[in-house]
Amino acid sequence: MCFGCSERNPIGLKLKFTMDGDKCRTEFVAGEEHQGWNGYMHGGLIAALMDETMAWWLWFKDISIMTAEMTTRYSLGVPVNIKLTVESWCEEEKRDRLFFMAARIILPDGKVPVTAKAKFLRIDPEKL
Ligand SMILES: CCCCCCCCCCCC(=O)SCCNC(=O)CCNC(=O)[C@H](O)C(C)(C)COP(=O)(O)OP(=O)(O)OC[C@H]1O[C@@H](n2cnc3c(N)ncnc32)[C@H](O)[C@@H]1OP(=O)(O)O
Repeated sequence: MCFGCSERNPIGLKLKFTMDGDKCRTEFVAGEEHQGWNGYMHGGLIAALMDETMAWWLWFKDISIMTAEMTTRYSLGVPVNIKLTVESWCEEEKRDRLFFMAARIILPDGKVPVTAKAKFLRIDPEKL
């Protein structure tokens, strides 16, 4: 019951993903239950949105992974109650094992309040 994408997780984000060319995308509207400061989405949940979107880029390619490292740059607050677009892509791959991923959040006016970079390591799906 994944917190990011399961339809059955009662407190999950219930994200749905699409692949468009080399980008994986999802949309999300944060509510007041997702706030940190009043009116703005909690930073940890923003990171979860981006982590999940990068993981799904790899899932779409049948690659089983774990997040090994992630850096998030918060440049602007992310308001609640507006549609956020989250997109991810792969920047580099090493030895078919280590994947350098990137993600960003886009506001309806085109501003990019948050970007992330992460390293994902391939794992044995039997161990999931
Ligand atoms: C139906 C759809 C559902 C879809 C459901 C989608 C769910 C998605 C969930 C979102 C993703 C997550 O949040 S995942 C949850 C958060 N992440 C985790 O809990 C991960 C916890 N960490 C681990 O389990 C482990 O450390 C792993 C699996 C990441 C790696 O362990 P390992 O496989 O034993 O690998 P290890 O020997 O340590 O390292 C292998 C090689 O990689 C290198 N390496 C290790 N870490 C790094 C690193 N950060 N940066 C560079 N290189 C690294 C090592 O030096 C080594 O190099 P060399 O010696 O080979 O040269």
